[in-house]
Amino acid sequence: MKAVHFGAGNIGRGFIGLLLSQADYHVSFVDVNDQVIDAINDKQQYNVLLADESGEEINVTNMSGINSMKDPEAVIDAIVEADIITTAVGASILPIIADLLAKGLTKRLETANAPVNVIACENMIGGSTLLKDEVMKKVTPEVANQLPTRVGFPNAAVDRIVPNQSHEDILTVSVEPYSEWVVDQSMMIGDLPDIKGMTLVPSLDPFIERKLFTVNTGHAVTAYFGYHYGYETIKDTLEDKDVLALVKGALKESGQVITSKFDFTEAEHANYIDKILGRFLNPYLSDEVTRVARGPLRKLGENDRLVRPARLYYELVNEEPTHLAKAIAAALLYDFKEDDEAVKLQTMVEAEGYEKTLETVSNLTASDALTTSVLAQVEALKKQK
Ligand SMILES: NC(=O)C1=CN([C@@H]2O[C@H](COP(=O)(O)OP(=O)(O)OC[C@H]3O[C@@H](n4cnc5c(N)ncnc54)[C@H](O)[C@@H]3O)[C@@H](O)[C@H]2O)C=CC1
Ligand SMILES: O=P(O)(O)OC[C@H]1O[C@](O)(CO)[C@@H](O)[C@@H]1O
Repeated sequence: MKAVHFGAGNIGRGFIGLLLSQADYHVSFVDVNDQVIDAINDKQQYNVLLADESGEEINVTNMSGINSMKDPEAVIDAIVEADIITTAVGASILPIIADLLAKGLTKRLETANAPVNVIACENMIGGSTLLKDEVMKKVTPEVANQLPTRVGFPNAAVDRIVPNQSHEDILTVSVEPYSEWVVDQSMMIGDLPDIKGMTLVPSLDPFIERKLFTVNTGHAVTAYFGYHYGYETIKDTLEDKDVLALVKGALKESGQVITSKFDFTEAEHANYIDKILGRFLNPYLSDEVTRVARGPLRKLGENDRLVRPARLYYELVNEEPTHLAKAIAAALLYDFKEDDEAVKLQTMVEAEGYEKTLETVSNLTASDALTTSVLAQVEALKKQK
């Protein structure tokens, strides 16, 4: 069996590529990073290290790499032959890879090859649907008609913390032992894949929202407060009792949204939160706040991990989400110079002020209660560095 996986980065090598290879797929990693692709083709193996007391090393084999900038035809051919296609490139890159996917899937329709599923494994709601929409924009009307009968784009949630890596071998990747890959079975086409570690569910909404608005909300809140208060790592930040209380407060707010919307009980959700805080504090992982805070424009988006739960809190709980508002304020203040989105954000703030920036980035108007709450928190945070 053959898999094509876009993005040979941390999640690509440390999670999705690992599971595909363990399920006996030959994995063709597609990436634009020359060094990584060359190393994959030179060594044809790498190690995944579990960040726990066992320090277990898992050797991954049966793979190759394609640089999509240098050899787009090879990517197209691999798509024609694939039994499954996955991505872990980052939400903002999906429209870019849609181009080659459109070409590969168009060529595939000329063959009698079986239906194939394309699964975007990104931190967002509806990642595969977004990818499908981008592919549809790039194919002819005839292909657009046929595509849904031969290609599935099931949405997915992926959960495994894989921090920035620093190993002698650039392919080695340290990962937390925990992992969860949940895929919407109702959106799949053809034979169901048998991949250990991939869970098929009839409806993804409860899983993706619970994950995004707990793991990712909690992580982002920790990262923006950590940066504001001068910490370097997630673990150091959470060892500050005052920040831990803020993070717990934000997770309580997003948790009330989750338990109001879905069938998780409060006790079950409280247990889920505790486990996640334990994962953030894993002593065997060193995770920089600037990695987790990366891309503040995306993370301040109206449907992303901070603004969406805060807005839903007003709607469902009818109170002010003070902790989430404070976290949004900390995100607005995020000014890490090596993060392009942080630089753009601060340029916007300087040119237009916080209120207009919130409108542009988060679609929040001056009359929204959340805007008033966030602006007050910005002023409060500026006074306490
Ligand atoms: N690292 C983590 O703990 C987790 C990450 N995710 C999600 O997984 C996705 C990837 O994240 P990471 O692996 O951490 O990032 P990463 O930066 O380590 O990997 C992304 C890879 O995509 C490659 N890439 C960029 N443009 C490309 C293109 N046009 N074509 C092919 N490859 C391209 C990059 O060169 C890089 O190797 C993101 O959406 C992230 O939100 C989800 C859960 C956990
Ligand atoms: O990859 P993103 O969306 O920038 O966010 C990073 C976050 O996602 C995770 O990768 C967990 O899903 C975390 O490690 C981190 O909180």
